[in-house]
Amino acid sequence: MTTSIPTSELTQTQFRGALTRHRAALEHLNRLEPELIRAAELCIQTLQRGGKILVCGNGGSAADAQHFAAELTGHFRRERGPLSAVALTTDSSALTCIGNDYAFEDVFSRQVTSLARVGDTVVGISTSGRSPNVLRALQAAKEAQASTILLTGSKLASPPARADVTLAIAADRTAHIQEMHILLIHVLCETIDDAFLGQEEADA
Ligand SMILES: O=C(CO)[C@@H](O)[C@H](O)[C@H](O)[C@H](O)COP(=O)(O)O
Ligand SMILES: [Zn+2]
Repeated sequence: MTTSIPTSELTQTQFRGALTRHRAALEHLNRLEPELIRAAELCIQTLQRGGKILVCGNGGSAADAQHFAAELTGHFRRERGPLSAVALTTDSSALTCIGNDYAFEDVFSRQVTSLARVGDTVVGISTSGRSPNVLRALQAAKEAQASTILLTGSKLASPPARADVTLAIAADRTAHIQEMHILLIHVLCETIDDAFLGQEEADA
């Protein structure tokens, strides 16, 4: 089978574009550092006190939610015991029951209300910052006295003030924001591992 897409176009345009974006994002991520540290502290406090992290998002962000939860219940880079985390995107029975019998806007919030306890942390991932099911999940978390973290982008002039910590990537295209979200998630995982295992002397 032949393709009409010239590979040089892919590598030149897409890869270079990604590198330029990532460099720009790096500048911006430096400014996000205080929020990132605060987000890591919330996750670490929750886990050290025996609480759990609940994560939700739609589409690619649902995959990110699962990815984050699996890094904690399974492992990230170094060997350690399992940490408590649940992706609210994976139980098709709960999602279809709540979506069908109540509303799609409630698919995460109802799970948060049933699972979240005081001191847990709920992480919502929404590149637009507008997905009602994610925003309702953060609201439900507040009602349960759980901490809240929102990973978003800069599509909204001011992201909804519904989270204790908002990590907003300075980009407006969903895919580009997602590329940075997974970087943030991996930095969070590394910081959480350091808290449980001690910091490594040099990066392996
Ligand atoms: O992965 C992508 C696009 O890159 C899509 O699946 C995307 O996640 C979906 O359109 C989501 O529904 C977008 O939701 P949100 O990020 O605005 O909350
Ligand atoms: Zn995507």
